[in-house]
Amino acid sequence: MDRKNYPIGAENYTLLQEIGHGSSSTVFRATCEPLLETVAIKVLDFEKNGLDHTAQEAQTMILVDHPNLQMAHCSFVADHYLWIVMPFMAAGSCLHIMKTAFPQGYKEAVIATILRGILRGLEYMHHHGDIHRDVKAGNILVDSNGAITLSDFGVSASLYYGGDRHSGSSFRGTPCWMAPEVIMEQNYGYNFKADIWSFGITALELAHGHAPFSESPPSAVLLMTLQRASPGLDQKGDEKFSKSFREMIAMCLMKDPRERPSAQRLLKHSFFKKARSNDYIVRTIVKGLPTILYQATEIVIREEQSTSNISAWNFDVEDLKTRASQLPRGEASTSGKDQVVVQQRERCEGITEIRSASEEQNTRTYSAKRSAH
Ligand SMILES: Nc1ncnc2c1ncn2[C@@H]1O[C@H](COP(=O)(O)OP(=O)(O)OP(=O)(O)O)[C@@H](O)[C@H]1O
Repeated sequence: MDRKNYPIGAENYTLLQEIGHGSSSTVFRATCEPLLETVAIKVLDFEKNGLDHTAQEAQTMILVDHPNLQMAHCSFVADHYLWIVMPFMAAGSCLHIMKTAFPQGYKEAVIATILRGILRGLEYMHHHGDIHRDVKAGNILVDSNGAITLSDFGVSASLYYGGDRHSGSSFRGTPCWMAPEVIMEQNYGYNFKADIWSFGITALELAHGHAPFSESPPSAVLLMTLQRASPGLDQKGDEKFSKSFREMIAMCLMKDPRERPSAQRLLKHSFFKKARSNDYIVRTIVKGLPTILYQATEIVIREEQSTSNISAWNFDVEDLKTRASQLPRGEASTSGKDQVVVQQRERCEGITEIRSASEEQNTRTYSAKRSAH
């Protein structure tokens, strides 16, 4: 891969436009002046995110070397901020593109092409002992050549750091995409198979235009993930999708993580034979996007945020877990239980956070398992 020398220091970059922001950062389109090149710069606030956590995200991005993982050119400190300089992914995230141009979801060959890229990236991460922990359409980026990358390693768990990226004893994720064992914090299963669950939910998100339960508040989503049968391609209109797509999703969404395939095994599934080239992605989804995609999608995102007020979990996780642990495993809920669930007021959309005292223990268990191999 071409590794040019990108200059260190804010004075070498001109910030042009805000193109995205998450719970921990703001991302800008920018020009690298000495190289006359357009780049994306993620600016993270140390005070908000913690120095170690912030630096580790940058280090992971600089270390990764896979075409389907978002790499960083360089990173440096400016004032109280860490700047991570990355290749600019001109078409934005799959979520942005979907909201702008494909609100009902993508067609199957597009989904197969996107997902094969992401699965290759996950196979690389898992092989190197990393769990991504936040796989979703909003973290899949597309460039003007149709290249697909998985981004945002802000919450990944890495064995480069002894398996514990988050000494603050917290883990983050987004409820609709969270695996049952992550919600329940079952030590035996909180490993790379959690990414396979999120991958299956992402497949449904790309097919329907939204993740399952996305209209429900976060605590309801978590309970429904635990209580109900796994979601699948069984909605009205899903007849257009193939049997192999349906099967592939069902394999990812096995409640017991031990029954889910590894990324390596899943890549051999017949569904991925439908995947096409980067050019196909350019022809079908990149070409024809509004040139002001970012402005348009910014408006969509801002509108969602103004109606959802979702900066953090605002319910009792321990209470939720207690209630969930009293439920029979794998049993679908009754409508009565569902009514109780939907009475809660929290919203699902957006980035949320669980603080958990046992996360450290979980990542250590994972680390011990890996080193035993
Ligand atoms: N390299 C890039 N090129 C173009 N757009 C990007 C790039 N990196 C990020 N973005 C945009 O910025 C948004 C936020 O980026 P990212 O998810 O990395 O931030 P975050 O603060 O870690 O978010 P989260 O709240 O999920 O933790 C993305 O959804 C995407 O739209």
